[in-house]
Formats: sequence, structure tokens, C-alpha cells
Amino acid sequence: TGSTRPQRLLRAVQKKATQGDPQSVIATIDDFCRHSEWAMNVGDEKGLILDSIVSEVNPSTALELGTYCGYSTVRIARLLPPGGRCITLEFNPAYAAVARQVIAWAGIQDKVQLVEGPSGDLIPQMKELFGVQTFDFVFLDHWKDRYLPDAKLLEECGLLREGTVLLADNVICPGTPEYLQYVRNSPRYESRYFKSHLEYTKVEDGLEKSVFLG
Ligand SMILES: Cc1cc(-c2n[nH]c(CCNC(=O)c3cc(-c4ccc(F)cc4)cc(O)c3O)n2)ccn1
Ligand SMILES: [Mg+2]
Repeated sequence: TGSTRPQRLLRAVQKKATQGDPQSVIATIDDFCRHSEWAMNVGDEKGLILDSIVSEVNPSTALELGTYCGYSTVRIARLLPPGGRCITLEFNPAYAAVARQVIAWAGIQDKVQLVEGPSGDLIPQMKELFGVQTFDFVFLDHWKDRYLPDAKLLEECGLLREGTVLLADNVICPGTPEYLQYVRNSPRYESRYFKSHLEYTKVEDGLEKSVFLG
């Protein structure tokens, strides 16, 4: 019973990153994924686009769908204003266990609430579980066939407000065609594509930024 890739990624963080320094955790993971083992973090190139949009929105309440090892959770949480918080949903308990330790190593655990379970079950519970009114920012990075149903679920649960920004990873690779078609054709969204590459590769991918118009 050897280690898993997320466990090896965590070991690299605990060995090489400075505790309490989110930037060094980010850099260590990027180095591990580029030079040791590829992993499905949003990565450094798309990560800079994520950073710029999070900084522009300056969210008090952010939602992340798909924690994986916590790389993008750290990217988002390190940029939150004082009192800001990021709720992140992870389906896979093994991923969640690694993510909790990566987030703790970065020292930003007080800004993050990691919840385990399928997004479709958890989204309707956001208000009662976490006292959330609406989200200012949503990062979609989970199962690609859940982007569209979960965007609709967020609307139906009244968790989006006029101006909420949805940012979706992987809209080209692996691809989210139904989601793209919806946000690009719905009168309720203003959508824009940020061309980039699949993390740590030369393959095209990109982020879709969609502003909910209410
Ligand atoms: C709450 C909840 C959470 C989840 C959930 N949690 N964690 C995930 C992971 C999802 N992410 C991916 O699958 C993904 C895949 C690739 C990829 C893989 C192989 C290739 F060859 C090329 C590209 C690249 C990426 O950037 C990705 O993000 N889902 C699911 C359900 N409910
Ligand atoms: Mg992704």
C-alpha cells in the first residue's frame, strides 16, 4: 500500500514550503507538478488569472467547488479581505484529508471551511449550515458535468446576487460544453473567456468568467 499522488504532493509541501507562507506553498506545489508529478491543480498560469479576478471582486464570501489538494483554495483565501471566508466543497475524503493539511500549512485555515460531500447535496444546505446569504465569488473546478446543474442550483437556492462572479476552470480541457453554452447564451449572465493552457502543459484550456445579472 504505497502513497497516493496527493499524499506525495503534501509531503513535498511539508518538506519544502515555509509554514504560514501561502506563496511558498503555491510555489512548492507548482514545482512538484511541473518537475515531479503532474496533478490537476489550476496551476500557475491560470492561477494568475484567478488571482486577478479574485482581487478585483474582493469577495467577503467565496465558494469553491472541487478542493482537490487545496492549491486554489490557498490562492483564493490568501487574497481575501479581513473577515472574508472561502467555503470549499470536496467529494473525495482522501483529497479532503490532504487539502486540510495543505491549507493548514499555508496558515490560512481560519479563512477556510472545507466541507466533504457531493456539491448537489451541499449547495441547498449552504444557508442553514453556514449562514450564507449570497456568494460574491464562485470558483467551479469540480466534476465537469456538474458545472451546469450546480450553477442552476445556485440560482434556484438564491445564493447568487446581482454582480456575483462565477469563474469556471477547464472549459476547454476536459471541457464543459453545456455549461459554456448556457452562460454564453443566457440573458442572466455576462460571460468572457480567458484563454490559457491546461495546468503545467501546452494544451489549450481556459477560464470562463460569468457575471450574474440578477
Ligand atoms: C463537491 C464535489 C467535488 C467534486 C470534486 N472534487 N474534486 C474534483 C476534481 C475535479 N477536477 C477535475 O476532474 C480536473 C481534471 C483535469 C484533467 C484530468 C485529466 C486530463 F487528461 C486533463 C485534465 C484538469 C482539471 O483542472 C480538473 O479540475 N471534483 C465533485 C463533486 N462534488
Ligand atoms: Mg481544474
